[in-house]
Amino acid sequence: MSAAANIPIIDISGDQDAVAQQLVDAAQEHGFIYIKNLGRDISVGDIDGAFALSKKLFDAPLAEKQACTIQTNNRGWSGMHSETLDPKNQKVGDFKEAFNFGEFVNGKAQQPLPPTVAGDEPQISAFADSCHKLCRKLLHLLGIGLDVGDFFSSAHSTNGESSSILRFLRYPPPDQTSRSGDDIRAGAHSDYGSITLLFRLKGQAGLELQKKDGTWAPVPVCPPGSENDPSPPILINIGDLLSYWTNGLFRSTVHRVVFPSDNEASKVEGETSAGPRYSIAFFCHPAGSVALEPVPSERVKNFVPDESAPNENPYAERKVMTANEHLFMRLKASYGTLYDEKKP
Ligand SMILES: O=C(O)CCC(=O)C(=O)O
Ligand SMILES: [Fe+2]
Repeated sequence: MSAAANIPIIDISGDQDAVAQQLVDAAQEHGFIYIKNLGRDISVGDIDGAFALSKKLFDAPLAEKQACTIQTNNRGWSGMHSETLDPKNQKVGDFKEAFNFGEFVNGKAQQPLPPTVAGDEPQISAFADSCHKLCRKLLHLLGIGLDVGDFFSSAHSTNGESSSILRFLRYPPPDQTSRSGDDIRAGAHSDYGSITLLFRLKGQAGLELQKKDGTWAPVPVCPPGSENDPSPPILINIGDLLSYWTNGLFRSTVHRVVFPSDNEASKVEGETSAGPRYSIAFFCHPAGSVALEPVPSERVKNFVPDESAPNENPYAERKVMTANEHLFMRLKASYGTLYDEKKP
């Protein structure tokens, strides 16, 4: 059995003050949190439906996807090897394809959609809305836990203007697609937004997080205790912005998606990396002009970073900037040429 990351599973329907404390503790200790999924916040049917739409979209003719190629607004389709999440270490881009949906306005996408899924726009928009609502609930609870009231949640009260992204991801089957030793499904990175929701499918291995000591631990889809739930827990992770706002108290933990390995320590019982892998992420972003200054919380003020721990996140450097400036810096590093080409 593997040394899986010891992330707590939290039932957010419990006593709200207690839940808020548990969330803050997990955000500080792990930067990752499992939310017990009883279908209350997002129904199991809606999650299954989103995965079915993701498969439909990726199965669409290549020309339809290419016509929606990702733009500098971070919306659209990115093909194999086009995004490099760990540009300092990767020789080739990520072994995956992805489709980014920006915020919908009145149920309408503000970007081209492949005709194959155009009729599904209401369902995709509703799913993005449910994700945004759940993120705001979590942000509200994190604010309560830090004693800063509704600061985080209000910063995310956006109306079609934030950089929040609903992202469908498909990782091709490793043995049916040619690859070299340099390939990785998703390079090591921290997330660029405030908070990320991640939906995965039972049995599909690959996600790993970097522990404080610098070693990697697998993040099981169904951790012990969730086996009998109607759907795997929703995995939450803290992004760079919450780390800035809390002066490093909350960890924007580095993670990656790997191929099958021979290393027993990285295996999770009941999971395999053999087939294609699908995941769905929702990256929640605040209004772009929000400044990333530390919030006035006693717990943040009293936090002393562990200087002896390896600095696992190269972006954890604390500088005041706005949410949009930070996002642009990260996107430029991952899609270098796209952003260079568009320079005036
Ligand atoms: O596919 C996954 O499990 C993780 C994807 C991820 O970390 C990302 O897109 O930021
Ligand atoms: Fe990520």
